[in-house]
Amino acid sequence: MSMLKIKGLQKSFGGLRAVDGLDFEVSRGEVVGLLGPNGSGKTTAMNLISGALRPNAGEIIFDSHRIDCLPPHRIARLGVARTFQLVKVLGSMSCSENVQAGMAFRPQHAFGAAAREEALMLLERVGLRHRAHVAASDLTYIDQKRLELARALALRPQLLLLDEWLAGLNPSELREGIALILDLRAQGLTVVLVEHVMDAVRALCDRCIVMSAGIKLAEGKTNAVLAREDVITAYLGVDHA
Ligand SMILES: Nc1ncnc2c1ncn2[C@@H]1O[C@H](COP(=O)(O)OP(=O)(O)OP(=O)(O)O)[C@@H](O)[C@H]1O
Repeated sequence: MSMLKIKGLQKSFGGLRAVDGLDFEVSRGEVVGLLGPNGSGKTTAMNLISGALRPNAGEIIFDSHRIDCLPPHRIARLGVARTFQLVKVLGSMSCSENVQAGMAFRPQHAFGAAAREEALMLLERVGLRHRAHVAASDLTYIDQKRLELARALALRPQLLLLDEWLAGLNPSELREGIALILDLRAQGLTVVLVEHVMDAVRALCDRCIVMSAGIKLAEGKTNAVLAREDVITAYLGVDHA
């Protein structure tokens, strides 16, 4: 039984079809990579799933709810959390407050000491406990990404959407980041991740969907998909040989 079903999804910006009839499904507990060259429509697809954008056509069904017509906060409340390609933290608030803000979007709010305690636990999980009282704007970019993940987890999501969460990490941070996502996977979280770091895709994703110019070019087991000639050509161009 699929947790997420996407059928005939379409989104245009003026004359440009950024997502053009996309279909795919994600089962509970899977980690699925959404891949493709720059401009192929991956972030637009993530924005459609999280409700930041409304599709022109198609359906998105999450856990048997039709969500393509819902605003982002209602989708969040159903259990869909996300991080952003360009990090969006609440700069003047502390790390702890940022994480507590995430709790406000779940059905069971936490308040006061319980919320602060839970925030510390989540910050610990992403390696930021020691920075709990620092303003988010004072963090490095990478630490802001960690904070965004802690805020997303504060929602206690069933489905986590990660938009290039591992981009820009150095090799040891990348190893830690992959281990963190593997840990989430081991706990049964369902994840869709947009990622250009192929070592991470191979380490994390059971399956991949590859987009090109808004359409689904390929779908299947990660190693098989990444070995396909048409996928390599889409990434590297026709002269790659
Ligand atoms: N708000 C917008 N208004 C106009 N065009 C947009 C908008 N958002 C995205 N696009 C265009 O839609 C296409 C798909 O963009 P999108 O960001 O979804 O691609 P992507 O696969 O995520 O790329 P990248 O890997 O570079 O992040 C691109 O041509 C982009 O310029």
